[in-house]
Amino acid sequence: MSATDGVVRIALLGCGTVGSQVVRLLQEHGEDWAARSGARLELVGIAVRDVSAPRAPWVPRDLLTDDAEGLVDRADVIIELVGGIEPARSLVLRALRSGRSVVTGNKALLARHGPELHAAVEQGDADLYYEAAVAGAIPVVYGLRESLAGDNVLAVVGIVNGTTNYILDEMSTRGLDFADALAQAQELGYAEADPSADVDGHDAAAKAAILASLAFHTRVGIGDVPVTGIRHITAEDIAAAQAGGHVMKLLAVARRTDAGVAVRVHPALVPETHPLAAVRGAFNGVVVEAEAAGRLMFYGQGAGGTPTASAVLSDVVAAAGHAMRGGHAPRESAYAQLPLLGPDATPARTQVQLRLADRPGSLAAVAGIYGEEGVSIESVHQQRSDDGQARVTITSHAATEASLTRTVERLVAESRVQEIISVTQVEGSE
Ligand SMILES: NC(=O)C1=CN([C@@H]2O[C@H](COP(=O)(O)OP(=O)(O)OC[C@H]3O[C@@H](n4cnc5c(N)ncnc54)[C@H](O)[C@@H]3O)[C@@H](O)[C@H]2O)C=CC1
Ligand SMILES: N[C@@H](CC=O)C(=O)O
Ligand code: NA
Repeated sequence: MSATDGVVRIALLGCGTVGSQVVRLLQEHGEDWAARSGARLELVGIAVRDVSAPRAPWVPRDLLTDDAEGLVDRADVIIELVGGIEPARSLVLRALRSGRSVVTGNKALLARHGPELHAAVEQGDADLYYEAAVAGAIPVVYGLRESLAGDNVLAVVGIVNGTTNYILDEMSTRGLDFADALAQAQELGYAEADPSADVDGHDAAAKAAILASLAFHTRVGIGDVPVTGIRHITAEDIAAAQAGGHVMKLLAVARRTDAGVAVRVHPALVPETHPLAAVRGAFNGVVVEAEAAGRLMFYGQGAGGTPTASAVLSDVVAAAGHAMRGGHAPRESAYAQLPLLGPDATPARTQVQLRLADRPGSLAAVAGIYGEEGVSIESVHQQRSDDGQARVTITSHAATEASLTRTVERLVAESRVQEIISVTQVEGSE
């Protein structure tokens, strides 16, 4: 939608952690954003669920409305920060189909209904901006969608959920238990409205799907991303990782191989020397490997009201600029349509910790299982305990997920293996 009178009318849907900071930054710096976009930005309304609920003091109460649809219809650019699927989906579709550009931080919506949203973009000749949806303030959407449009991305490996990184970091550095660390992350505004989306990895999976779609010009939805969260990670797992020179991180991994694209989210051991090991607290870090550019690292605040509002406002400035001067954001690019790989073809590495009867032939039996499943072993560490058992840590080279799973199943069935203590993916040192 073009702005004929030099004014771009902005509607904000949702005024929570991020939305309230968007209001503040619009008020404090609106003149700068106007100079940069060439338009006067006018916030014409803020759709909320309850107009009488307490608000941050800077939120103008006279702009509050509970008529979100009516507000969409009288704006040029819609900022959607309600979250969740409905009514966000219907409101975003209404805006796009009527030619209004949308700025959203809603990764769940994008990862579940991306094709429908992109079709609405085409239908309404509108634009869809979503920098805030992945890694908060970090310009990784722009990086993949625009900066790397002239390169071929080979892999994207990242810490894209601030809440879980904060929890794992607090557990490992301050010895906090899981529940306390999660409560702090909620208090600090990092967690989703339902924090199980963070803890069980679904938020990271949505972001992984968005990143993979952009990186590989292939439609990837959240249903294509196998996910394991961090709920089962214990203080002992973290201590064992540290003892082995690793840091435990929840990673989103998207790789292109000769066969297609593999995308997944899971906790992983990252060597202490790897750049992602240094990503602490609620910070995010995304390593992108591209054919010509080589390795790039994006790092910064991936969650929290103000950092995320920065990403929203960069998109608002772009949308307003296009409304004033013409032009469009890039459209969906899914021309490559690479096959999505299942576990049979997905490459992975694991570290297995197990307790073994300390008698002749035990280790050979274990090594035999790895060999028979075609999984090559990178290293084996054995410690003898007082009870006559051996604690063995076996790190594999890359193999398919399916062969690694079969290896573990056979280890469980092997009588000389007393207990499988943990099975964790390994990233970054091969
Ligand atoms: N908090 C963060 O660090 C980040 C959040 N995001 C995304 O930004 C979006 C907003 O997140 P937050 O501000 O943290 O959530 P929030 O839960 O603090 O705010 C959402 C607001 O929308 C309101 N709302 C719910 N239904 C509504 C409706 N029908 N009409 C109007 N308002 C309604 C809620 O009452 C709440 O105030 C979500 O999609 C989230 O995934 C993205 C990046 C970072
Ligand atoms: N809940 C998310 C917020 C940002 O997307 C997170 O913790 O990263
Ligand atoms: Na971002």
